[in-house]
Amino acid sequence: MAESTEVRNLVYLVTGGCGFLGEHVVRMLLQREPRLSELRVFDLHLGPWLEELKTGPVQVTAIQGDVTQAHEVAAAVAGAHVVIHAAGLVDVFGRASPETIHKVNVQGTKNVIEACVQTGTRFLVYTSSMEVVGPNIKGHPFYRGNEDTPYEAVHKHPYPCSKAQAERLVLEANGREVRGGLPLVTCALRPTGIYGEGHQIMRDFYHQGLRLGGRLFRAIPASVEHGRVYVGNVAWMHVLVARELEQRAALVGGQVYFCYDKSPYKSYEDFNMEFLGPCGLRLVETRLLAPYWLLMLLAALNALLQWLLRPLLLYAPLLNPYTLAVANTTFTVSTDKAQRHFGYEPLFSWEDSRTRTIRWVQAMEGSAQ
Ligand SMILES: NC(=O)C1=CN([C@@H]2O[C@H](COP(=O)(O)OP(=O)(O)OC[C@H]3O[C@@H](n4cnc5c(N)ncnc54)[C@H](O)[C@@H]3O)[C@@H](O)[C@H]2O)C=CC1
Ligand SMILES: C[C@@H](CO)CCC[C@@H](C)[C@H]1CC[C@H]2[C@@H]3[C@H](O)CC4=CC(=O)CC[C@]4(C)[C@H]3CC[C@]12C
Repeated sequence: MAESTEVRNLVYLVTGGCGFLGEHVVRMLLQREPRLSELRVFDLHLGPWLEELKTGPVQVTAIQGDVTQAHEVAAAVAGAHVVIHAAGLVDVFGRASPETIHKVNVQGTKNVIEACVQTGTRFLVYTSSMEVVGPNIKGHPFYRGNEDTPYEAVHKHPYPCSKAQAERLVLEANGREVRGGLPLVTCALRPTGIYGEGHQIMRDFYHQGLRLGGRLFRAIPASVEHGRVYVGNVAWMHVLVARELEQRAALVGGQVYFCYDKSPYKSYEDFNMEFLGPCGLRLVETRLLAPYWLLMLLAALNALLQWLLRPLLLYAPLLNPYTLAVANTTFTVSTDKAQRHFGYEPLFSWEDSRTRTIRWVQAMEGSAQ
């Protein structure tokens, strides 16, 4: 951690600052960015927890706003030194329409870029996703790949399509002249599946397990590896790269970085059991009971039901053809690019990340313990 005697003169804006990742970024900035004077937290829905942050040495400004509204974004960005753009519509379950996903993720990102250009903000960090690369719809494995690994990225689903488009916009904006004549410096971070305190899908699996009498049923072969990264380390990577964008603009500007740490390579379900197991759930092997073709059939049935029921209600289960394909295709990263470019080392060990996540699950209401 840098010296606490440093002058506090920097203004940061975090869009999506009340989301799962955003909250960790906000808290991490307050803990680990000693030059911070004001932290603007911009979100469609503000969290009540923001209030408790307003008593420290940093001015925390909560801004209820919508990234699709250019004027709201411009007002929030004006005067900020750094923008961390984490707001996004994370939907692979068919809850939102493709148009809405595009509007929030692509138009929202355009608005952030234009606001930086118009107001003279020079540093922009974009929270992208592994999904801009894959897994692709052909089911090709991406095994311990890095940022330079060739891979046929084929996007059909609205979410990865939107993240890929937004990421491209951010990278293309690197070097654009902002108000005042200096160049914009941008980069994109690509987390794999994030886990940790506040992870909604982990919460869903936990409650599903409780409803099923403490059991979850294996649907994905244990041999399929799915990349995961602890939310605290993803937040730390954002804070670090934001700090280094000015000093290392030539190296970091226009670059993409996978988010990684020491979390083990496992299947999606086996990884979840690292936390859900100690909280009283067990994973029941069902390969003979539920062969892959049956899961595909169930996933297709869910998609059909979603479509049929749409006029009446929103039916959006976790299992659909897209989520099944993602969970069933190996996608893991092995890279040190962030370490080489801006000195990133995970702040939280695997043991620490695991313990924190287990404690959070245990603290949930209705624990199976
Ligand atoms: N959860 C994951 O495993 C991964 C997430 N990501 C990316 O990380 C970012 C954060 O994701 P999460 O924290 O998981 O999602 P989240 O849904 O918890 O957080 C997103 C936040 O953005 C806000 N938001 C949504 N629409 C908005 C709008 N129109 N205007 C202003 N704010 C808006 C939401 O209110 C929410 O607080 C997203 O950009 C997502 O694409 C990337 C890789 C993996
Ligand atoms: C087949 C089911 C039986 O248990 C399991 C279904 C699990 C899925 C809901 C998840 C499997 C992989 C997840 C995605 C992955 O981690 C990559 C992601 C990156 C993002 O940017 C957003 C979230 C997500 C798409 C994530 C969503 C949930 C899964 C599909």
